Amino acid sequence: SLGKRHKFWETQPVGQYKDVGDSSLPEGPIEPPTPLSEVKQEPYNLPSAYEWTTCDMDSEEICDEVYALLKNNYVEDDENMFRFNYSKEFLSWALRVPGYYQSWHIGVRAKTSKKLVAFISGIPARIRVNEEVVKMAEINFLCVHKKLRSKRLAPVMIKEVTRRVHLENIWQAAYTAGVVLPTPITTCQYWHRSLNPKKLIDVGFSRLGARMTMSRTIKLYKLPDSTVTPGFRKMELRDVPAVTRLLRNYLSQFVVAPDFDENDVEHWLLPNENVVDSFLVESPENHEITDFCSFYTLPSSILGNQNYSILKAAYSYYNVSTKTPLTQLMNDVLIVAKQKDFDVFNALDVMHNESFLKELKFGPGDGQLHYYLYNYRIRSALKPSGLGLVLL
Ligand SMILES: CCCCCCCCCCCCCC(=O)CSCCNC(=O)CCNC(=O)[C@H](O)C(C)(C)COP(=O)(O)OP(=O)(O)OC[C@H]1O[C@@H](n2cnc3c(N)ncnc32)[C@H](O)[C@@H]1OP(=O)(O)O
Ligand SMILES: CN(C)Cc1n[nH]c2ccc(-c3ccc(F)cc3OCCn3ccnc3)cc12
Repeated sequence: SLGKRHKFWETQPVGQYKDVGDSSLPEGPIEPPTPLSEVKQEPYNLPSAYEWTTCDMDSEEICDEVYALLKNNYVEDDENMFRFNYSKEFLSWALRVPGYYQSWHIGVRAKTSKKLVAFISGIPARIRVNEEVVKMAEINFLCVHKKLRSKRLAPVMIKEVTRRVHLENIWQAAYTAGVVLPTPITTCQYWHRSLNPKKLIDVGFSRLGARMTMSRTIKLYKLPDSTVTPGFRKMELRDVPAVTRLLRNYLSQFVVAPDFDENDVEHWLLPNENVVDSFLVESPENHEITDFCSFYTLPSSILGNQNYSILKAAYSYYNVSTKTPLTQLMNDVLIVAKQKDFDVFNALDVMHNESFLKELKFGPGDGQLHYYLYNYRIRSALKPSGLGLVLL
């Protein structure tokens, strides 16, 4: 990718390849804010056949359209065997966050058919980078219909969401992608823990190990029927203050992490059926909350398999261990995920995840997830273990 031309990204206030390693460049914003009166007031031009639309994700009908666009046109794995199938309730959760701007939920429609052919979203977030808490937009769900690819629509959508974020006096953003762009702040590996190895092998997600039979493989991934940690239970509304304290303290050790308050914790981490599950350990002796773990539900469509159409995947979200060993805590999470009939449990090598991946029988995935900041330079070469941010 070093030799690759980025005609759009070379024009943007992001770390450029030529700057990599130049420690004379200061940490922080790359460009100063523009006076709001100088921010472009009108939307960027689309090709004449298309028009902008603001998506009200509170509308069942519009949420349906965004769901269908992503279901059919969003991210596939490198072998085009699976495509993310974010549910409608997941999208509503991911986009209608505390303090969200509907104007940052941006669609493109074909003028004649009125069909939704593209989408990009932003949500407000407070992200701490080292000691600075920065108001940012988290950009996600960028999607152009398969029939409209390679027409340079993505740069226009990115510029338009940038313009609308600027209008709210926010000048930084965070995003992740499976593709390499100028310039990742860090690059993470993802790992998979089989829960239903028979189905994973049937659909081609996994392959039978050399000298392994199916029954031996099923036995290898077998988990106990119930969790082992005393005091392990589902999180409840009354736990929000304690979980917020636990999580804020834990995340303070990472270079980049969300600056969650109780409002954020209530939205992002309170159990929400088929969207996010969270658990904690309440010490039986003194009722102190010592540990926390969570995962979100993100199925993938299985493309072209006769027997199965959906891969039920759970993704590790935020986990904190202060008393229960992290490996034991995460094994309990795997047990719960298996109880809930997930096929696979996925995790990135961020935070302290690397410490349990091998012992809990995770296998390495076949790709990487790159993390990016927009208009914010960080000098330190960040490792995934220094990252405390999980984007959906
Ligand atoms: C202060 C606020 C700032 C807010 C904004 C912050 C920045 C937010 C940035 C967005 C963060 C999104 C995060 C996110 O949603 C999570 S990453 C998932 C992105 N979505 C998908 O992969 C879905 C399937 N693919 C598509 O829909 C299309 O392929 C897309 C739409 C991806 C590109 O459509 P296309 O028809 O294939 O391509 P053209 O229109 O012809 O455009 C080509 C240009 O687009 C650059 N490109 C390609 N993929 C990209 C990606 N994932 N991020 C950023 N840029 C990407 C590419 O490098 C090239 O620029 P270059 O010539 O300079 O190299
Ligand atoms: C993060 N969020 C922005 C969605 C997103 N975009 N691009 C991606 C590339 C990889 C992962 C990812 C993240 C964690 C993980 F454990 C497995 C992953 O992908 C498996 C491969 N795959 C891709 C599609 N279907 C299956 C997510 C994403």
